[in-house]
Amino acid sequence: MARIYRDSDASLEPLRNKTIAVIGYGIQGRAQALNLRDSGLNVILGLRRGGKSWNQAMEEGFRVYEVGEAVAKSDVVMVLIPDMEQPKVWKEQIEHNIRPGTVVVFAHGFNIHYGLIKPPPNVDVVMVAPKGPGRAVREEYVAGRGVPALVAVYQNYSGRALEYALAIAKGIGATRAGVIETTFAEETETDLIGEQTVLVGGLMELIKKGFEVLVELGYQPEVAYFEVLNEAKLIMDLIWQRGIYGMLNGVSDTAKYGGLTVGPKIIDESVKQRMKEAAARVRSGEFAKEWVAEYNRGAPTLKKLMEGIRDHQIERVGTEMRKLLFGERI
Ligand SMILES: NC(=O)C1=CN([C@@H]2O[C@H](COP(=O)(O)OP(=O)(O)OC[C@H]3O[C@@H](n4cnc5c(N)ncnc54)[C@H](O)[C@@H]3O)[C@@H](O)[C@H]2O)C=CC1
Ligand SMILES: CC(=O)[C@](C)(O)C(=O)O
Ligand SMILES: [Mg+2]
Ligand SMILES: [Mg+2]
Repeated sequence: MARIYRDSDASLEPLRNKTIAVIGYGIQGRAQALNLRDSGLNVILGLRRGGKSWNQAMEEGFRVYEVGEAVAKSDVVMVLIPDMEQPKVWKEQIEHNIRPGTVVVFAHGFNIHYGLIKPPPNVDVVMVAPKGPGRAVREEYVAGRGVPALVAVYQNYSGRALEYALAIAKGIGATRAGVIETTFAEETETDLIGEQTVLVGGLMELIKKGFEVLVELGYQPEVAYFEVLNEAKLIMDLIWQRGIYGMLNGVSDTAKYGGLTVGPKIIDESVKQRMKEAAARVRSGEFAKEWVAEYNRGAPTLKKLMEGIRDHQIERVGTEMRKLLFGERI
């Protein structure tokens, strides 16, 4: 069993008299900057002057600098901009401003693992990777809880790299939930495989296709929405809280029997084969090459696929239903 680091295994001391520059104020950047500041740490931001995030960060009380200036002023640099933007920003604004002994922190190992960023030898390079979306990282922290995270050390110039990584993990609230030490390779590959085959890709397709089947059979789209999307969240909550067996004990015997006998016919062994094919593309670097090429072309395929989801009936029905159910709350 992997060792789980908890609050008592980590200390904020290594960060107490340090300046932490969070580069990027997006999904992870904003959540982590707010949490670190609420943990009593000295946080500045490195952003693009005049960008949307610049004003928001100012309004939320942070000292905001252009990326290079923030890096030059800091002891810890947290690279929380989109993966595909990192190599360019690293080359143009981070690499020549970074001071010897700086602790460089990534939230995903993509660019280090695939060799797209090569850090200088005189810095620590670590990872603190939340296992959850930025919104949850902030909401759980505010609620006094945390989102679990993975930590890894790629380069240990100071001899204290793991201490710094655990301190950052504590500062964002992750040690309240639990932190496991891994490697950049393991985090990168499991994160990509997981988000493609289960978390984002797999789940999205299952819900979309389940909705389409019910609507094509003539049922009301709103009923289909309740069944496959609204209730999916509630079932996932049960799995999250009690595990799969616990979830089964939280649903009717009818659902247990139907689910246990039909489920394996819907998601059969052939799915595992296709998951392994996707995993092979991640592990060989083929997916990374494809994604870098796509991004450098302006991400036309991504834009087209996003439009397809935006225009899907489940989104039209869902938007109306969420307004009815939750108002403008979410
Ligand atoms: N989205 C998530 O919940 C998770 C993300 N991660 C990792 O966290 C890192 C950050 O990802 P996200 O927060 O999703 O990114 P994001 O897409 O939300 O980042 C957008 C922000 O980055 C900044 N930015 C973008 N391009 C820039 C540039 N060229 N120069 C300066 N600033 C720029 C802007 O402030 C913008 O608001 C990535 O490595 C990602 O893989 C890890 C775990 C979960
Ligand atoms: C939220 C998260 O963990 C993901 C799916 O890996 C990501 O946003 O890259
Ligand atoms: Mg992830
Ligand atoms: Mg990811």
